Amino acid sequence: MTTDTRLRLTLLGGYLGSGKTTWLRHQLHVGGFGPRVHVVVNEAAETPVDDALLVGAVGMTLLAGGCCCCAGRVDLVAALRGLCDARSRVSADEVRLERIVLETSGLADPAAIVDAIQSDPVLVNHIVIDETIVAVDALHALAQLATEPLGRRQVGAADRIVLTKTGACTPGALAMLRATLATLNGHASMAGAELGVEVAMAELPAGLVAAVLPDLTGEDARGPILPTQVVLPDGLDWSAFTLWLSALLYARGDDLVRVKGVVRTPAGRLLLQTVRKVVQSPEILPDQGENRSDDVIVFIGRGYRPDDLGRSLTRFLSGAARPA
Ligand SMILES: Nc1nc2c(ncn2[C@@H]2O[C@H](COP(=O)(O)OP(=O)(O)OP(=O)(O)O)[C@@H](O)[C@H]2O)c(=O)[nH]1
Repeated sequence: MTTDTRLRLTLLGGYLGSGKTTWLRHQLHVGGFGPRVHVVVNEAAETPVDDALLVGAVGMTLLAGGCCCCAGRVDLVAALRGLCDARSRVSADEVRLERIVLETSGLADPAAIVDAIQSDPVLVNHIVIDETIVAVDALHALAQLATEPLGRRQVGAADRIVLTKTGACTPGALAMLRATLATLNGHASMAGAELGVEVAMAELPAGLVAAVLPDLTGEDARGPILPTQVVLPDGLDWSAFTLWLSALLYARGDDLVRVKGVVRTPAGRLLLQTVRKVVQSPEILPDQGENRSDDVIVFIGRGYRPDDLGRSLTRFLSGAARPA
């Protein structure tokens, strides 16, 4: 009997802001993937943030500026081939890499990534994808599934669904979401998590009715969801900026799916994050000296032109700077 010695790969997907990095960060902290793990993080935006949160992984490769299921596919294959090559140079009885965890961008279709790996003649001989985990945001998923075909494809690709933000959800809404996810993917296992820590979920009551999801097979007139970024001016007035952001989310929170970035303030480097209209309390990150990603905010959404947000902020700040 031969043993399969190929590298294992866990694919971690899920919609924008669904909690992939938070869950992975906790898993790495508790050693959930073992010691010989390498993390590959893909961010659709050119200015990455997730790598700052995942420092501490045994090794990490960052693929930023293109989603690996489409524009960034070639870079993904090259990065994975590089890891396989490095592993091949280490003999089987030495300490060598056992697992890759690939955190996809929130815009990725996991099935397309599986296809990219399995259709590559080198990777297919070196890597076995043993699980696709998909994070689902319990707070926003029903709204997403009602309007976003991508969200449904991600759920459909899962072997395991991790329901995040369960603490912020009522038991009734959570039960209905679980019943709805089961109609989209009957074979995936489901677990709950709060900030990465697994939480037990109650038995689903018998006869629970799933939400009725509209048909999304027609043309989507809203256009694609794309990342754009705004470079913050030197000496930014932090309160004026947060006021502008709150007004923007209030007015356009359904179009603006995700905002994230690191802002330098007198209090330190603040990680700023929003998912739809929910603004997370900023987290202070360690000071790492000059970082080219600081003071650049990534906005991911649709329904506006790339320059609109920067122009709106500039106008707002110049108005805020004038005495009333
Ligand atoms: N309350 C609560 N907040 C969470 C949980 N998981 C994630 N969050 C918050 O949700 C926001 C998005 O979390 P991330 O882990 O960055 O999500 P992501 O899927 O990696 O985001 P993208 O890579 O941008 O798609 C952050 O503000 C997190 O703090 C959770 O289980 N509970």
